[in-house]
Amino acid sequence: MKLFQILLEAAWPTIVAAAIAGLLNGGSTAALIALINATLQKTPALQRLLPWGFILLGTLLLLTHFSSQVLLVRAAQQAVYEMRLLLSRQILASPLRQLETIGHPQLLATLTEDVDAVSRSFSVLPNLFNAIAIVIGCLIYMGWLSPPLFFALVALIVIGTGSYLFLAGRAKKFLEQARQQQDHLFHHFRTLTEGNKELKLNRQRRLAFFYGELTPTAQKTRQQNELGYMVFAIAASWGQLLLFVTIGFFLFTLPHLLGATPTVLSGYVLTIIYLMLPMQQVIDAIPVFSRASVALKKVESLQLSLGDPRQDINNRGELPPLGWKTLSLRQICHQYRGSHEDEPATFTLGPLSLTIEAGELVFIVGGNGSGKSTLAKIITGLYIPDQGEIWVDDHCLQLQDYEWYRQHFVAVFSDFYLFDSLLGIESPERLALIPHYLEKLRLSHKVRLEGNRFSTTSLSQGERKRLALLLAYLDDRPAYLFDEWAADQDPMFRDIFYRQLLPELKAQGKTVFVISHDDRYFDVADRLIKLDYGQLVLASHP
Ligand SMILES: Nc1ncnc2c1ncn2[C@@H]1O[C@H](COP(=O)(O)OP(=O)(O)OP(=O)(O)O)[C@@H](O)[C@H]1O
Repeated sequence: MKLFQILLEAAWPTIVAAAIAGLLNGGSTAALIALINATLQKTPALQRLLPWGFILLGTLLLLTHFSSQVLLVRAAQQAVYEMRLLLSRQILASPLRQLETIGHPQLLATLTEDVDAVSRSFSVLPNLFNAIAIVIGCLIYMGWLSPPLFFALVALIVIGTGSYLFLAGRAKKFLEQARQQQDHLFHHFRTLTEGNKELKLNRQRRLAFFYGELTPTAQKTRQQNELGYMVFAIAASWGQLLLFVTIGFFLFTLPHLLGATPTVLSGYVLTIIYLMLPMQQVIDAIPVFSRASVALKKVESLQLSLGDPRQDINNRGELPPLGWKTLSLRQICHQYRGSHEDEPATFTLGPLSLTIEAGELVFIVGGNGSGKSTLAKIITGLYIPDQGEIWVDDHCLQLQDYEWYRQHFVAVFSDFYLFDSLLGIESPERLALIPHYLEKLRLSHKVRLEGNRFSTTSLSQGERKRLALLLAYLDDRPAYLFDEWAADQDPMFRDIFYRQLLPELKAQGKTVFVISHDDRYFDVADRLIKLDYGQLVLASHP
């Protein structure tokens, strides 16, 4: 539970302060019960002091309850905030391949469901803490009232807790299975939102998807959750039954066996009745904690690395200046496997070797599925090759160099994400170029800059790609990569891209990689790299 540890570490001073307030609260509650019991028993020596004691303890109880609640709410919110940022940081820092293997639905389920489950556990923490403090305070009071009765009570508590925890363990198994189903559910939600057009157009597919996939998964999730929470409910009822049995014992049986006085007896019954609410709060909190522990286990099973300094998104300050003259891939190999490491490779790129000079305009060509995009991800440092080395001039890239290396590139992949704002672009000189680029890319009649946002990104696919190209221009890196960028452009703009924009970038000294199927324009390239089934079959001038 390293994550839980990190969350607790982030909020520990507040939690300690809240625990102290909670303990004081528990103590004052127990003292108040003792005082009420003494008043009811009309203990003569204490009669004059009792009203003052009542006011004092009541005030202390209110103050400690309020402060422990406020402090724990703060701690809970702090922990949730830390978890959100930690997960986002981890996702930003994790290798692309790992994120691809985990998949969008699971990442989304974790960012929403799991964070929510943990956050709920932190928000019941205030009540739980208070309840535990009250239970401890009351137990101390009862121990002081009568040690033999106290031990009898402890025995009953041990039996009750043991049987409850046994049942809670069963319930947790169901919650784990339900959480497993939730990943599938998120997968279906993705189909629902991203495949909506196709589902609308095809009735059979829509019905098959809805009744054959979405409904059964939602049903399974419901059933497992229902079973889990039902077992918790059984356990809670069992806990309540034990509580009544305990009160019955103390009222009717134990006093005769152990010879308790009426003061002791009323003290016990009063305390046990008073304890029913905090006990209930403890019992109610356990399902919430079980769900949170399932969530934490799930987050940890993703194995997003925690605290690896090489993957820290903030380590930019240490980067040496960008630039290289020669880039060499030496005996590079990359394999895709199924979800398990021991499964055979479904695709192998390489081993291949390649040297590229800075300022070259390189076309990467080949049939569908030949490995062009995979090679592009290796060249840009998004994938770390399984075997082989990447040399930048006379330096062989090590794991810790990749962050620096990636900063050389700006890429527009075929599944690019279009940012609607100028994130990270602050230089006034570059910002001043935006109207010029909007004009150049024939977007000025559609898109304006409003503050640091584009007025719209609701554009045609070809226009969206032009806007992505504009952002790439503004990034102004030494190397550019375009993955089938021209595929969505009209013939005129396609021509402009190949005949004007690419040569311009080259003239600026940029190294440009272009994945292309447009063989009409292969003559523009300085070099053609052709792939076939993951193997390099040509690396020459066209
Ligand atoms: N994330 C992935 N996980 C598993 N296999 C993948 C993944 N991405 C690609 N592949 C497989 O690797 C092979 C090469 O894919 P890649 O996208 O590199 O080809 P490509 O040459 O760019 O194809 P296209 O011209 O169709 O875009 C394909 O057969 C594909 O099934």
